[in-house]
Amino acid sequence: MITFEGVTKRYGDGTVAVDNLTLEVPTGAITVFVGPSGCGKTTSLRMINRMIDATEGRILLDEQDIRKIDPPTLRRGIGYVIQQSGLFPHRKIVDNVATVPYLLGWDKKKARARAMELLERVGLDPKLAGRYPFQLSGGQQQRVGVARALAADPPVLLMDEPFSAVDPVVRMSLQDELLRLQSDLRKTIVFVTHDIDEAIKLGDTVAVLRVGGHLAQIADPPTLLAEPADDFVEGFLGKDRGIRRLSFVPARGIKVRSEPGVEGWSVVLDEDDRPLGWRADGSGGTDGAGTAGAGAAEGRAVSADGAGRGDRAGGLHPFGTFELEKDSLRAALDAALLAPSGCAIAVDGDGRFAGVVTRDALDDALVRATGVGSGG
Ligand SMILES: Nc1ncnc2c1ncn2[C@@H]1O[C@H](COP(=O)(O)OP(=O)(O)OP(=O)(O)O)[C@@H](O)[C@H]1O
Repeated sequence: MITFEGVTKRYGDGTVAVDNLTLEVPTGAITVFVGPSGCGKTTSLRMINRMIDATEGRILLDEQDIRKIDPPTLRRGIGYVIQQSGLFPHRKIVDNVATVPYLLGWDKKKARARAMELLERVGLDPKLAGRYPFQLSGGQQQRVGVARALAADPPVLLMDEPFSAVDPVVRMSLQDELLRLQSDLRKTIVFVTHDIDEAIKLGDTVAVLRVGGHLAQIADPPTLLAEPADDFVEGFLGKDRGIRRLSFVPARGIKVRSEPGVEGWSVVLDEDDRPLGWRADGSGGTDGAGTAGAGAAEGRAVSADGAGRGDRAGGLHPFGTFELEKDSLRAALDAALLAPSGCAIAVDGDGRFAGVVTRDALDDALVRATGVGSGG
């Protein structure tokens, strides 16, 4: 646990970058500092590894005042990842990743073996190990930066806008990778970003800062979306709070009907019970795919995300599915909105038909999730 107790940072020119910050960063979870430019995010982060020292207040790492730990010792237990990766340009990738193990005096073979293991762990082809940073894409460099920070297995990881310099698609995959890694590693991570969507996606806890270095609100993402503390936080969260909140409500428990159809529409399944699409009742069906349990489909292309392209010519309409045990209510709503029947198709972990969610069932689930009209 990292604790900020009334921490203030005043720079030499009088700028108050952080003002009386008090908060807790729980062990083994991701805490995100988010806020507009100049609100003191980076200053707050760098005070944790003493790249910057606080003017007032205390920061405790597992109940020990960090001012009592000399900076090199402190930093040995704290990985640090920055924007643009900060790799050494004249060192090969493997040696960049092995930087800290080398500093700690590991023998070269062991340090390199650790580096290779980490490259694989962050999703990089080990063949890249012999290259120099300029021979890698921006996204690959960021992965190397993460691998380097993890090399000595520090319990704490500080990440300062690590994914800001890459395009949105790469950024999303880096975020997913971080979450995957974290579900394994359970590090104490402090992550700085100015992007509220990134904060909400990654944070177990999100601290919203405002200019002047004030803490505006600290909460888990669903609470933040449901109950922003003030107009500033509400404005910073942006639009569609209600819909975004549904991402945190599990679809599990929603009422499903086991018949593969609703009035006027049938779900067409392949022989393994995987949905192929919706067909309007009475529209025939010329493609050989049967409805509900009739089997005998020749197997139609269905995209990896479960959203079929549909085939109106063959009588099949586009559809969306959601995974009953894993997806959110937002995914269920999305599946319903994509379907011509207005109903969502639920599938199990193997993509097999698990039921149909009618609009009424969806409505009930939404009422339960939001509390509106639930009668208390
Ligand atoms: N060395 C310094 N001397 C004086 N003022 C500084 C110094 N470093 C930062 N500041 C000021 O402190 C405030 C907070 O800066 P900081 O970099 O912590 O903000 P930030 O939220 O990380 O911003 P950004 O998102 O733009 O990186 C800003 O007003 C900044 O100009």
